[in-house]
Amino acid sequence: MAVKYELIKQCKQSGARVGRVHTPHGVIETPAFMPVGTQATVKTMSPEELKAMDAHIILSNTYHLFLRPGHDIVKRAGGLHSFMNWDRPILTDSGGFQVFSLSEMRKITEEGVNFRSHLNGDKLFLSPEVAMEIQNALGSDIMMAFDECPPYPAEYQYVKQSTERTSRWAERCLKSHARPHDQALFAIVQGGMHKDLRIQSAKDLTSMDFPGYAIGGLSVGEPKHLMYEVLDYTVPELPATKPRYLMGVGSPDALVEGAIRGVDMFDCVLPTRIARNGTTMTSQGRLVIRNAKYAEDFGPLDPNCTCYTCSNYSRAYIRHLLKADETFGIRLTTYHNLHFLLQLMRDVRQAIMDDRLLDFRDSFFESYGLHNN
Ligand SMILES: COC(=O)c1ccc(CCNc2nc3cc4nc(N)[nH]c(=O)c4cc3[nH]2)cc1
Ligand SMILES: [Zn+2]
Repeated sequence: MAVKYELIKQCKQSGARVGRVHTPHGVIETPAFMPVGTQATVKTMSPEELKAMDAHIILSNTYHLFLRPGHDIVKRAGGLHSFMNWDRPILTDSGGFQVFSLSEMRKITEEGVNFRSHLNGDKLFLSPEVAMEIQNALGSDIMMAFDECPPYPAEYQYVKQSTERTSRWAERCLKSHARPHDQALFAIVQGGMHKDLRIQSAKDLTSMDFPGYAIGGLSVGEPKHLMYEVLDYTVPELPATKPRYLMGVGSPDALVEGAIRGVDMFDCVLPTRIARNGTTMTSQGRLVIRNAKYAEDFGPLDPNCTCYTCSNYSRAYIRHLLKADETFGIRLTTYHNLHFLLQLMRDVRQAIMDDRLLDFRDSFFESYGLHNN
């Protein structure tokens, strides 16, 4: 079997659990954060640096690699692992979400999605079958089913039609799955912010028996409390013996709240994207290093962090690099932000093992400057 979930410990005070996801390219300890490497690179990081911070898995994107350089080139390079020199697990998103967030002129039919490339305007087509062919060529360990992520807000009827089509598309993905022993196909639960549609979507998909389930359609602009509410009634509909992946999440607080609700895997561009404009996540909350007050601050970015950035460079130096538009500055903030979230997940796993996750949440939120919502 391409992916097997091993439950290590169920938290007594919440839905949280520590587990291991076994894949052909290694083990992922969960709850886990996946650094995002959209175009076959986690921006400015080398595979060696990602290993140094102990990232177990990274995410890449079907949509982007389909457009450029083309999945046939990646296939001829030996697949995504050899193309990008990453020998640990890779998860690829299926392209549904990216078509909607990036491309112009799109038309959705039962068959699939017609759209224009956001790069050169070429007329292109994605469908369950094409998305599976692309991910098969990329050779990712975990593939995502081709789905539609409804916008937020959206009419109930639209979400209902779209969610039912996503279930039909999931079945078409299963049918066109070429190498189920080498690659695991995860289904994506939709249903918007509607309990009945979420439960129906989960029932449709779990009846088809996938090796893992993602919760899609969230982190699309809804208030956080609404996302947590959807998780409260959706996660219990998913089998406890399989990984649960919350797509596009997220911020430190959302990772902790998601883990408490039983989510095992997360991904988000947040840490890498905000790093590029000099915003960092520290144990005392967000810190915008470009701020003039750090011009002569010769201490580390985060005094409680042991990462490469915080062990070797000062706030003053990193601020100087960013102000001087020196790429090394972005590398240092990116390294720290990724390490911060990976470390947060290590701390969450340890808190679950010690049966003190809710206390951990309270103290983390207090020091990070978040009020318990
Ligand atoms: C500075 O921070 C940022 O720029 C930034 C940008 C986007 C997000 C949100 C990302 N949210 C999100 N990604 C997603 C990816 C998804 N993929 C599929 N196939 N289906 C989904 O249903 C789906 C939902 C998502 N929601 C979060 C942060
Ligand atoms: Zn650091």
